[in-house]
Amino acid sequence: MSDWTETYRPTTLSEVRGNDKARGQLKKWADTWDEHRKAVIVHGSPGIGKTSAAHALANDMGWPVMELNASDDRQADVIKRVAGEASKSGTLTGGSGGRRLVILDEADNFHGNADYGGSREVTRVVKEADQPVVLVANEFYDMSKSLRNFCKTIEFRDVSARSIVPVLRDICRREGIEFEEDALRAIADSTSGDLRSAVNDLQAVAEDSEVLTVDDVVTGERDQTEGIFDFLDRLIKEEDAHGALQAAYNVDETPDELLNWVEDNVPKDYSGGELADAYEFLSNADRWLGRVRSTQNYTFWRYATDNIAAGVAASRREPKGGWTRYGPPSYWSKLGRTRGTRDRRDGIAQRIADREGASVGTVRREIMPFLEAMTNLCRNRELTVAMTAAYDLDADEVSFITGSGASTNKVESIVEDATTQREETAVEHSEGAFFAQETDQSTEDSSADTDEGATPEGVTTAETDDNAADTTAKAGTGASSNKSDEADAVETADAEEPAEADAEEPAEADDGQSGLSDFF
Ligand SMILES: Nc1ncnc2c1ncn2[C@@H]1O[C@H](COP(=O)(O)OP(=O)(O)OP(=O)(O)O)[C@@H](O)[C@H]1O
Repeated sequence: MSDWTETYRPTTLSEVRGNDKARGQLKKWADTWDEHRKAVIVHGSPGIGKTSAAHALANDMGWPVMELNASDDRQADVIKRVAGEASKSGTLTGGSGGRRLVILDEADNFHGNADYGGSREVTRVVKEADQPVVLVANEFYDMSKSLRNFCKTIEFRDVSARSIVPVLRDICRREGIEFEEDALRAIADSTSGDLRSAVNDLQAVAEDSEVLTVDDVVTGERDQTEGIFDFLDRLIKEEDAHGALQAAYNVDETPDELLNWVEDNVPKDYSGGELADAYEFLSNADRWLGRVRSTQNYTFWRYATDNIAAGVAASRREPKGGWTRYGPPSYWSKLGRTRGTRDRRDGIAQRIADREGASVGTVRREIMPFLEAMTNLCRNRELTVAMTAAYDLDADEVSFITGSGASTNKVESIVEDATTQREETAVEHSEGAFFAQETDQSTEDSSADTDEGATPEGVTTAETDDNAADTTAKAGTGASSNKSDEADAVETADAEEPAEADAEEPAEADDGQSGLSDFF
């Protein structure tokens, strides 16, 4: 299923609907760039065409685009490398006269503690840029004052329902869908100025029907609260995209929780390509949820729900039947539920991300579950010490990763050993990534029940980052980019995971699968 918001993304400024004045300003900014040489901030609500306008402008001007997205990687050096290089080099000519357009998406997200370097670096890059730069942002005032003062500013306004209807009409025509004009109007009215939502809604309602009527368009009021298990059943087995979206609105869970439930249960019924597609949507949803967390802008919840519900339902290729034993989200997902644990998890994830050169999302989704499996299933004290040393974890953090409950003497002794190990190895191997070094040892040792296994020396032998992904896939956490591998990997994880447990600490709960606390 292709995503209509992508398929029908405007390619020239004249196809961007609404915001005539802003579009004119943007074009003028580009035409006169040689005279003023300033960057421009394009800001406004989500889903109204800001990013599309920037790309369309580049297209109209014949300028190649260099794009950087805050949520993908906020590290200062990456910004420096990518944007700095793009904005300074004039080597890519190809009809553009050496110009390139640098687009910094989510420019209001380069802030806060972890991103301080990022924010400062963005300002510096923007000031020194030798090429036109467009900064796209939702919240104008979330950007630093010096950045704001330095740039020109163009505000995009919400797109009126009157301007949304023709976009929907055009898509229906191109998709060969008959429609009642009132149905389009109803969609446009219910999405209050957000054109991306309108297109998503249209796709959810219309994709499988040839005639779109106003009755098809339900505005998503919560009529009754649906149980989560019924919802999973409907989502995974029965509903089309539209039905799934409606069902999602009726479930009394936040999108964060829904994501956890769906993520953990969908591999029980989906496999192969459909599972890979479903995960693609879930990972989009996760990205939107990340944006909610960093911006506190809850409008993005909608997009997360679109992906979780409509996306997962639309990924289904084979009919599903029978009864499936769905379970609550696994240990890891559950831990993500409360604010305190989420903060702790994200704190650890950030540190691992810095160390491994991976994004926080990848760490949370792929590396941390692997570390849990490694320290828990492998029951290898030395690996746990090595991990603790590598990421400089404290006792609470070790307990968090290993799932061994409150801080105990045993955990503390691990932290002590790790401190010693850190001191001993600090000089020789100060910045090596732990994860990449670890791989073959931990895989080989994964069935070991004893303390013997990988040695600390093994842990400090540097290898490439690719190995980390390999091992993660082998360990069944789905890091592989190969789709069928991914599906296999997930099944393995499922089989290994004793996570049906309702207990807060399933690591200690099930089938003789004892947690680290038993082992220590
Ligand atoms: N003004 C518009 N004209 C035509 N299509 C639009 C417009 N606004 C949004 N869309 C549709 O919505 C999609 C998302 O738009 P876009 O990414 O440009 O929004 P945005 O304002 O940059 O949102 P965000 O701030 O969330 O990144 C586009 O691919 C396009 O399909």
